[in-house]
Amino acid sequence: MNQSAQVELIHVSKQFLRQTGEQVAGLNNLTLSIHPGEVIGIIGTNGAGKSTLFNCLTGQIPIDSGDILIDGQSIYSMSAQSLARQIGRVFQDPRMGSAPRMSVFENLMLANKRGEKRGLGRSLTTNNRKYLIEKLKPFRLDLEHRLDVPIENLSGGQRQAVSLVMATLLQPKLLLLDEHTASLDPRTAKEVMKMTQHLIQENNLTTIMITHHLQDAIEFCDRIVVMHQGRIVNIYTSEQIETLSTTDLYQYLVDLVEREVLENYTV
Ligand SMILES: Nc1ncnc2c1ncn2[C@@H]1O[C@H](COP(=O)(O)OP(=O)(O)OP(=O)(O)O)[C@@H](O)[C@H]1O
Repeated sequence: MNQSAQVELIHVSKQFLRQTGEQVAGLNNLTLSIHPGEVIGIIGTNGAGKSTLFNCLTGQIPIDSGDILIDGQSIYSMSAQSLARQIGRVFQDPRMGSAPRMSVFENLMLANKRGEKRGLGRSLTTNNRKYLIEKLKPFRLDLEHRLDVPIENLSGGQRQAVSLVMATLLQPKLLLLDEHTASLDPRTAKEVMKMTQHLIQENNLTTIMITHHLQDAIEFCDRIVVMHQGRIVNIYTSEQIETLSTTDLYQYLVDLVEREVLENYTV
């Protein structure tokens, strides 16, 4: 698979109909060009549209208007299988994205076969084991000795590490990280973040990372996109990030929420 895709969001809009009959903007005319190998951080207020963005990128939910291109090709002209091979995703919940009763090795081999029709049996070879042991070692989470353990017996950090390797094994064109360290303790989150950076650099992956850890956004991202009410309201460039503090970012988000509350008042 070719790595490092150019991703284009072109006037993407998605509305939802609440049970009350109210229309709510999941995404409101979103336009963004993401360059090959770029790491984009997405931060935003509650309900800003961050998850909707990921669900649209993976084709899980249809958009109302606009287009999404990966290397110039609309994702709507791709088969579900082809799109699945091009995008790796790691979720906030370590239980998502893997089969709990299957072993670490079996899960990894399943990920390695994404989009292929052949069964799992032929891929469970000694060479594959050796290859995966090398992939898992740098995490320093003792995973290389736990290849035959069912995923459900691993710690949250170990599961996220396996999910990361699963998501990047086929060298996808685009990696989506959906608050993937949010449920981990600070030490493990740091370890997983370090490994994330290693995998991104090793594979030169175009990456979009939703995060509430403002320090991670500053430390690991080339640009930080701020979302609010389905819109992109600010983009911090790498030059701006150099002098940006977590307090600046936090204050920007607080101001957005305060402005939203005050919008409901007239004087
Ligand atoms: N299936 C749905 N039906 C109705 N409304 C929805 C649906 N999915 C999302 N929304 C609405 O769309 C808006 C964007 O939601 P989304 O979950 O993408 O935000 P988010 O930025 O991921 O929020 P959070 O950080 O709070 O998880 C919100 O107003 C939400 O209530």
